[in-house]
This record gives sequence, structure tokens and C-alpha cells, in this order.
Amino acid sequence: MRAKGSSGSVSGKHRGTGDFGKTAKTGNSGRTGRTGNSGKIGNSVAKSAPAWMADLPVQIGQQYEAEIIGISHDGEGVGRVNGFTLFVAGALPGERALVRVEHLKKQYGYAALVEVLEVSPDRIVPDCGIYEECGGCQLQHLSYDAQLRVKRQQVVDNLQRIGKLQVVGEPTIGHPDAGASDEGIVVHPTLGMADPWRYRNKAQVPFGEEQGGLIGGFYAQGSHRIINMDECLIQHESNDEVVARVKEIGARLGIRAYNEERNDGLLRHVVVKVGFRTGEIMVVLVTNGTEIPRVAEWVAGIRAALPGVKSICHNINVKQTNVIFGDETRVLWGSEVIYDYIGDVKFAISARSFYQVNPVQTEVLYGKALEYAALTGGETVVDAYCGIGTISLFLAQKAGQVYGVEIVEEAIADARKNAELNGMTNVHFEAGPAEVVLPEWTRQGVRPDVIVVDPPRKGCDPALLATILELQPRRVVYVSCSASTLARDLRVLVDGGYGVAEVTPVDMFPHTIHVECCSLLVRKN
Ligand SMILES: C[S@@+](CC[C@H](N)C(=O)[O-])C[C@H]1O[C@@H](n2cnc3c(N)ncnc32)[C@H](O)[C@@H]1O
Repeated sequence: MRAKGSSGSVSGKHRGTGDFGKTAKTGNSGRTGRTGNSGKIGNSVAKSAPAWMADLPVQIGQQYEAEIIGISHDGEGVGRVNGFTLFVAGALPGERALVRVEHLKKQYGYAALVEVLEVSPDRIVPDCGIYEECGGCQLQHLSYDAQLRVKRQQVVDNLQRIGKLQVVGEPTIGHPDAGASDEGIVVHPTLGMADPWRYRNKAQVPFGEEQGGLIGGFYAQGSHRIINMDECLIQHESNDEVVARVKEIGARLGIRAYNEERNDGLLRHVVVKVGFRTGEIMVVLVTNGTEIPRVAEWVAGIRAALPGVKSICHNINVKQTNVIFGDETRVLWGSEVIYDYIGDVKFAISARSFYQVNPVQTEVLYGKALEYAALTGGETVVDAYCGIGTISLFLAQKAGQVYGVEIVEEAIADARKNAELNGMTNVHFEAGPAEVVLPEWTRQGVRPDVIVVDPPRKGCDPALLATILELQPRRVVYVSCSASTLARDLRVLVDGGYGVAEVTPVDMFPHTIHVECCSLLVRKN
């Protein structure tokens, strides 16, 4: 394909915007002409470029027409030019686009989207006014239906490419065990949200100053520069409301924001948590200092903002770090915790405790895990990587005995408190690495009928998978936030005698590229 001239400075995340006819120009790219001066950028880079670069079919600074054939795990369009792969932020599958190469590796490169020449029917104008600057969402320029399709396809691709697993064409409805054969895995359509907005129950907003005024919002992509934000469309409305009120009160009281470079100023972050089912709100002011001036006025102002405020806390973080919380949290007013429910299970949420951020979809995900576990009341279940015990307690409602293991001691303390809160006595929690604790339980005679795993992105420890294969539970339910490590681990379990009955992707984070999955494996013999 013929190289086109460079159009000059196009930078940032370009996602064609505006009214899409046959072609669309990029959002803030300025000059997007298809011809122009290709000299300077290409030539200056070429002088210092390594020798292998000259042999590639594309060159830095040059423009090309690319066919966009997929979407990467970072949400960039995957483009092909003369058989070479270019990642193009803002381009969508099915599009043809004019792109300018910015960075090259031996096997692939990165290009800026200059102009969309053939627009995908799934492209939409993002609803959010700050989508271009903010790194929070990656897929707002793709219709929600298409997002769900793309997420399912990512799971399928990973199962096939990494797991070397066979996926049957279109999902079928049947008994969960029906697919536990060699015929192939059923990957269901992604379970999405009826209303995929305002789903987050937690906001963590950094504060700064602009022209002497207090601002709060998000960090511009790849930097620690704070951009002011009035609303975030994936946050619960009350979180936006609290942040606005904190800005107002801070400005009125002349509070200085923390400056990371100079390590001075007071207000660092405001963290807001809201219980979707209870309506209870917690506000945490994180400061660089032990005292908040005129604290009573803060408390009164925040309480007046929303009737649901049940807890106002002060976290002290005097370290020169970008870690949000410091070690000490004080209650300024109200309760130390707020409460929320997942299904019928009640959870206490403190300033520091982990809690799933999309409670609506958490119920969908755990509901799927419960369905796949097929509990009848007497089973022994192990929940490995259990966090604060959310899945354990959800399953304990239908199981004989549940054992939960988690490496973070504080999370296990929360899990025990939550079991007590719900009067559940058939759960046992232990802190430690799952790959060490599960073999210990085995030595003590624990024989699980079902093992549920919900590991971090890196997937299950090989020793844990080996123990599962030794224990041979009838069912393994694998909850995953990374399709690639899921595929790798499923291959190990399949080689060890399990059939993958089915996989259900669940959209926990609409408009972002992330996808969670719940998979059912059934022992073959
Ligand atoms: C994806 S989270 C799952 C949390 C929980 N199941 C939930 O839904 O809230 C993964 C958890 O695994 C824990 N973890 C990481 N490595 C671990 C290990 N080797 N053994 C046990 N837990 C581990 C992390 O601390 C984290 O809480």
C-alpha cells in the first residue's frame, strides 16, 4: 500500500467524532488532510532509527490506509497495513482508516488515527464531554450492543489462541453439563446492563489547584496533571454530588489542595462510596496533615448535601506518594461503616475495605457462579481468592460448608465480620496463599465437591491448579477478570481431565475494555 504524507501534529486518543457519513475526521486532530508534508517527521526519525526498521513495510511519520480487523485488549483498533499490525487508538473493527505511524517494534507498531475513511455502523458519538482526555473509558465511541459483542469475541479469541480450545459457533441453551464433552465450548453472549450508565458505587477523586482555585477530577492520561470534572457518567449521581459539594466547601473555607511535587497543601483525595440498595453514603477526606481546619463546617456542609450521608471519615496520608490512603482513618461524624447488599447478603463497607464497584452486575456474576455450582444444600465448597468473602457468603446460602481463602489478612477479617453480620456459621475463612492453604485443608480431610476460583489478573498459581486436579471436585467454577490467563488455566484443567461446559462473559465495567467471565468445568469421569 502507498504511503501518504504526514499531516502534522495529531496526538492523544483519537476517536472520530461528529456526524458520520462515509468518512469521519478525528476528534481534536486539527489538520487531517490526506496529503501534506511527510518529510520532517519521517526523515528525522529515520536517521537515528535501527537498521531493522527500514525493512518494515511501514515507516514512522508516514500515513497509510489501514483495514481495522479487531480491537486490542487495551481498546485500540487492530489495523493491518501490508500485512503489518498497527494499533490505532480510536479506530473500530470493520473500519478503513487513514493512520499515521508513530512508534514501531519489530512485529507491530502504533499509529494515530487521522481520518476514518469508512465508518463502522457501530460507531457512535460518545455521551461524555471529557472522553478524549480521560483514560477511564475506552469504548464509549462503540454502541453498547457492539461492546458486548466485542467482549464475547475477545473471550472466544483467547480461548482459541491461548487455550487452544474449541469453541462451538453460536451459543445454545441447554443443561450446563451438556457441553462437557470434546465437541467444543459454548461461549454465551455477554451479559450486559439494561442501563449501562451510573453503575459505579465508588469514586476516588484527586484534588488540585488551577489559577488559585480548587479543582477535582481525574489525571490526564499518562500524567499527574489533574483535569477538573463536574460529572462522570459511569459514577452514581450522588458521588458526583458529594465531590461538587466538597469543592464548594473547600473553596469557601480557603482550603489548599495537596501538591505532589512540592509535597505541600492539605486536601489530596475525596473518596465516596454509596450502597446502591441501602442508599447509604460514606465520604472520606484524605489529607496531607492530621487536622482539618473548621472541621464542623465541613461535616455540616457534606451532611446537608445529601440525606444518605451516614459516615464522614478523615484519612491521614502525609507520605509523598500517589497511593491514595494513609494508615490512619478517623471517623469525623456518623458510623465507621456503611452497609449494602449483594442478593440477600449484607456487607459492611469501611473506608479501606474492598467491595465490588458495580453491585448490579456483581449480583449477575455471582448468580452465574451459584448456578454453575449447582448446589443442593449439602456440598462442601472451596472459594479460593475469596477477598472479603463475597462469593463465599453468596454460596453459603445454598451449601453445606464453605471454606474461603485469601492472601490479605484485613480482607479475611472483613469476611469473618460479614459472616457474623449475616448469622452464617457454615463458612470458615483463612488468610494465606490459596496454593498453600488448600493442600493444608486437604491434609485435614476437606474434600470439596465444588471449587470456585476468582484469581487476580495473573490467574491461578500452578500449584493451586495441581491441587485441584488431585482433589478432583465434581465441578470447578472459574471467575476471571483476564480472558488470557483464564484460557491458559482452562487448558491445564482440560488436560487434567475436566471438560469446559460453558463460559459466560459478564460486563462488569460498561464502556471500558474490561470483561469478566464465569466458566463451568465438569470432571469428565
Ligand atoms: C479478583 S479478586 C477476587 C475477590 C473476591 N472473590 C470478590 O469477588 O470480591 C482476587 C483476590 O485474590 C487475592 N489473592 C491474590 N493472590 C492470592 C493468593 N496467592 N492466594 C490467595 N488469595 C490471593 C487478592 O488479594 C484478591 O483479593
